[in-house]
Amino acid sequence: MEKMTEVYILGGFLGSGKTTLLKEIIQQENEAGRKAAILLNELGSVSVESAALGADVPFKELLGGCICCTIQDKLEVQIHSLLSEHELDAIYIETTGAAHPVEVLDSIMSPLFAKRLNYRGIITVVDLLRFKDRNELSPQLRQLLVEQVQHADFILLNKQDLVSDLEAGQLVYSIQAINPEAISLLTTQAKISLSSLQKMKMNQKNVHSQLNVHSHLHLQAIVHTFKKAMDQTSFEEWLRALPATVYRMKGYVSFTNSEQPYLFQYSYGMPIYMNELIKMPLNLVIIGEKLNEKEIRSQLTALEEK
Ligand SMILES: Nc1nc2c(ncn2[C@@H]2O[C@H](COP(=O)(O)OP(=O)(O)OP(=O)(O)O)[C@@H](O)[C@H]2O)c(=O)[nH]1
Repeated sequence: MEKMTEVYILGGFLGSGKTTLLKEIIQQENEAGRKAAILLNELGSVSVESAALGADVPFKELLGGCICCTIQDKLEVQIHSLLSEHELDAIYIETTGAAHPVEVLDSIMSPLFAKRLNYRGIITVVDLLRFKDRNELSPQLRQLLVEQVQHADFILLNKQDLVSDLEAGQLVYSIQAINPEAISLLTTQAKISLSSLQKMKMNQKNVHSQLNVHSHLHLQAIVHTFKKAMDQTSFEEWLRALPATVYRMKGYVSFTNSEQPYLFQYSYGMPIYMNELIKMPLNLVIIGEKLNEKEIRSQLTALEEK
């Protein structure tokens, strides 16, 4: 079996400490003998980012040559080439503050290689000082700050040195009120241990079992591989019954009434089929929230058995 590459999406406000965190992570990845790559998905400020990363730590050396500066629509291509050129343990994708995580996950998880990716979640870096003074921001920026916290699986409450202990306590409380499921950690200079990041999905499972909830609470990507063709009518009945928290699907599907497989896309309830001339692996990527993975898998398997 091919090696699975962990994928982390890294977000946070301008100047919150994302580059500082990346340096920290890459150093620890190197020390652990793991190979990691960074994708900077920053429009316009690519050179600034690279320069910042390279200021005291040589960026190229750190990354073993895997530097990719990209914009969002090229993400899929970049990941594909990274995966074909390197045996990677992890890919960290730094996003622009404004990029919606669903869009980012959607551009990462191509049905062609999604099976090789182990999507681990969203890390959000929060500048505590900025968060404390968030009422001074415009309503749009304040909303963005709150949304970044809401979508996170792991939150670094960074720049602890700039607030008092009492303020830090209050800010932890407010941030956890916005997102109680995420792991949140107070940091200075984005100092965290790699192992705490790697545990993030595991920890969430603990939360779920305590609450006795069998679905994930955050953005997920499920990859299902069909073994054979299905009945199209039954597949469409399944689509209609899906919860609204399935945001995107894409992949290759094959129906019993047609020789050719289809490239299938689904976005907010709208399915689109396109004829696919080449025989592709029948991988279907499902992106959504609060999905019951076990149930979805067994429904898809049942569709094939029909
Ligand atoms: N006082 C203080 N400064 C910090 C801390 N973490 C990062 N900084 C500083 O904050 C500034 C911004 O940090 P970066 O890591 O470049 O932040 P970023 O999110 O990558 O910034 P953009 O790429 O502009 O969005 C730098 O000058 C850092 O040295 C911290 O914990 N405390």
